Amino acid sequence: MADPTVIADDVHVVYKVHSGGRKGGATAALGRLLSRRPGPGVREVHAVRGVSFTAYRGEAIGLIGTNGSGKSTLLKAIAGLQPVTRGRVYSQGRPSLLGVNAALMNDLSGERNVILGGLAMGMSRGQIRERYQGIVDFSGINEKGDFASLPMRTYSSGMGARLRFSIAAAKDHDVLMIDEALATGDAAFQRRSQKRVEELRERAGTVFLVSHGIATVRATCDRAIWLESGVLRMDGPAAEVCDAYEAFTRRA
Ligand SMILES: Nc1ncnc2c1ncn2[C@@H]1O[C@H](COP(=O)(O)OP(=O)(O)OP(=O)(O)O)[C@@H](O)[C@H]1O
Repeated sequence: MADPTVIADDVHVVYKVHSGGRKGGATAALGRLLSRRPGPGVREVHAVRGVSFTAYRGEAIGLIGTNGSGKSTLLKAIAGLQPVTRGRVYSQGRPSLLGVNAALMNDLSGERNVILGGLAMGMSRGQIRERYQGIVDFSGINEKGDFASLPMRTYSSGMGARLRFSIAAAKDHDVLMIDEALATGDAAFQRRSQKRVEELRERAGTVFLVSHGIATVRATCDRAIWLESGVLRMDGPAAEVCDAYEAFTRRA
């Protein structure tokens, strides 16, 4: 029997955007609170609309769709970082959205950030010490000098993304979600990270990958979910879904 890791059941996410406007009086505000109607100047963006799917252990699922179609929002909802407005997300273990994005600090050195990121993912100091060199080597940040001892703000955006991916990939995750990270590295790093995603899959986790690079999804994922305007358009084998998506973007 296949082992489900994430179940999304009719998930909706609505963002409330405050765009200024008149504030109105306290009575009007109380009226809005009681009626649960958004006030003037509050706009709603319905970013994810009734998405349902079940992900299984061992799958690598690519999330594709045009800009603003709701991919990142759906990942954040699965990771529990974005409350769902309606519907439910059930998950086994704690899904990590590339683990450590929020925890890393630009003013600290790469070395300190590896420790911080490892702790944020629940690794012990001993485990971090053991894997430290592997993480730095994998990221390749030291290929052009001793960057691990420099603050992260001195890194190029590609170097920062590579280090984040390396920290996140150092741990085996029940559910690992990667947002665009594979697209940032150079060719050698992309090969290394594809291999690592394969390993993570073999160790029985589920990997979600958000990417604009359809080639990356074809190479790394066996299944793809295509979102358009927050609606699930297609869910199936990566090759089929990518073909349909590419035909759609050619027509658009
Ligand atoms: N914090 C936010 N507040 C309000 N609206 C938001 C917020 N984040 C995203 N949105 C809106 O939600 C919709 C979906 O955005 P999301 O970032 O999930 O799309 P995406 O498919 O990941 O886009 P991209 O491919 O450009 O990264 C868009 O209309 C966007 O403007």
